Amino acid sequence: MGNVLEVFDVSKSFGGIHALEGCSLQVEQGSITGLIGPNGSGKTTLFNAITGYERIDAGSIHLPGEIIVTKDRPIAPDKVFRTGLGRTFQLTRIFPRLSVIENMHVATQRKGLGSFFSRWSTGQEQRRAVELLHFVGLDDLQEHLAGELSYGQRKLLEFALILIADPKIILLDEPAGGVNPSMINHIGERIRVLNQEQGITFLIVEHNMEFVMGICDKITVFHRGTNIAEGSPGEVRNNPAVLEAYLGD
Ligand SMILES: Nc1ncnc2c1ncn2[C@@H]1O[C@H](COP(=O)(O)OP(=O)(O)OP(=O)(O)O)[C@@H](O)[C@H]1O
Repeated sequence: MGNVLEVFDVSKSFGGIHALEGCSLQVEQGSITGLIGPNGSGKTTLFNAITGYERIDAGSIHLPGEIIVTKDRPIAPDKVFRTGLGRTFQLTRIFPRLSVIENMHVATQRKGLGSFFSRWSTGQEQRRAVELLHFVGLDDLQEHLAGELSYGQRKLLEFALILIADPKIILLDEPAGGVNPSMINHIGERIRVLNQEQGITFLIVEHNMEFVMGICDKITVFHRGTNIAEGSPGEVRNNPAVLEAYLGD
């Protein structure tokens, strides 16, 4: 299958800091692709560039729908979202003072399906929201305030929130970070189901090696703003340049 997302020679600096320096990445349709690298290697900056939160200084990003993003042709996050690319953040972005189901309502409204100030405009939307909460395992907590959820449960809620938009590609920023082991297994299993049953493509940034090696088909390794290795989990694990990057940092 072809690639649904491609990054060619992308650079991005913040003042004198070269966060990305000529990095490239390919994400094959239907894959679960991992993006790993030591702290500060540029992974989140690349996520921000792909999703329109940061402008790039050089190179190009090829999004679904034949959209090509360059320095002179930036893209706004909502436009990226409309190409079918959903994203979670390292620190979750939910509304803590709203209930779980109210958060789902807001996300439905964002997708342009209903109005935030109205009640659910159709029973079908509400059923879908409940169905997604059931899928991630939060249906019993619908009326709880999102701010009262555990960290792992917040990640599951954020997962349900992006699923409302029926994304074709999901970028996950540290889905296992700060989450207890049984919740990590649950999150991993949900990712697999979405990948296998709905063909959703995943790009995952993650420091938990056991998780990333266990779930990904292919892994790209970043070091100091560029890709230094890629391959299957086995290939990457045994690559001396990868070991050196981690040990050196
Ligand atoms: N908005 C910003 N302003 C200044 N420097 C930044 C900014 N965002 C990132 N950086 C710097 O760019 C470099 C890459 O950071 P980035 O967060 O992309 O790395 P990372 O691989 O995601 O790290 P981690 O694994 O720790 O999350 C770092 O040196 C970081 O301090």
